[in-house]
Formats: sequence, structure tokens, C-alpha cells
Amino acid sequence: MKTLLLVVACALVDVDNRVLISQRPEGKALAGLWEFPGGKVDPGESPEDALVRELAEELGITVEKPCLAPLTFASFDYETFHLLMPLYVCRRWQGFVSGREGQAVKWVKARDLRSYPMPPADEPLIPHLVDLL
Ligand SMILES: Nc1nc2c([nH]c(=O)n2[C@H]2C[C@H](O)[C@@H](COP(=O)(O)OP(=O)(O)OP(=O)(O)O)O2)c(=O)[nH]1
Repeated sequence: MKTLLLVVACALVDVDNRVLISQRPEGKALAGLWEFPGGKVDPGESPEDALVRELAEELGITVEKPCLAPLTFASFDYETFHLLMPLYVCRRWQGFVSGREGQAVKWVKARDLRSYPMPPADEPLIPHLVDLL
């Protein structure tokens, strides 16, 4: 089997029940596609620690681990690796969301997520968010 890559992602949900998506920067794989904030789990790091770190780096917000609720996961066979991506939901954080790495960010209703091109791994996640929100 290919390398199993563990990536953690978060559906940040605001008071209007909108979800945050972030556009992958030029130069990265899957550039231009809209994704849930997150990233790779580093060796020795727990998934929750990785997500707290990524949310701070990418969006400039502080999240407490108990505020990360597991929702579902993506399992997708990319050409060079197999992605396993737990998706958490978070409704509480400190600070204001901004694209700290120059990326565009957008708050969207779950039912409108289909209007934004996302990586193929993310498509099966959308109905879970529509159901929840
Ligand atoms: N963050 C995130 N990654 C996703 C999503 N869907 C999806 O297929 N991926 C894939 C794209 C990448 O192959 C991988 C995440 O890797 P990345 O390169 O963005 O992670 P990272 O922030 O740790 O990046 P790096 O600094 O190490 O380059 O997961 C998603 O919704 N969110």
C-alpha cells in the first residue's frame, strides 16, 4: 500500500452556522482549491495538538482542545499517498480569523459548499456538514 498520510482538518462554524473554507495557495499541491483549514500531523504530535497548531499558524486563532469535536473522516487514495483526514467541528475560539499565510478565506453555508471547488477527498464530507448545520 501507499504511504498513509494523516492530515487533520477543521470545520470552524460561526454564530450564523457558516463554515470557514480556505483557498490553497499557489505553489502547493491542489493550488486554488478550497479546503478546510488544517494540515499534516507531525511525528510525536497528537491530532488535536496538530490542529490547534495549524489553526494558529494559518488563521491566527487560539483553540482549546476540548472545543474540537470529531465529526467524520475522509479516506482518499491520491496518486502518491493515501489520505486519512479526521474532520473536527469547532464553534469556539479566541481571536479573529484571518488568512495568515496570504490565503483567501470565506465563510459559507454548508449547502453552498458545492459551489467551491474542493479536493476530491473533501466531497464526501459535505453531506455530513449539511446534516449537522
Ligand atoms: N488542510 C487540508 N488538507 C487537505 C484537505 N483535503 C485534502 O485532500 N487535503 C490534502 C492536501 C494535502 O495533500 C494534504 C495537506 O497537506 P498540506 O501540505 O496542506 O499540509 P501542511 O499545512 O502541513 O503543509 P506543509 O507546510 O507541510 O507543506 O491534505 C482539506 O480539506 N484540508
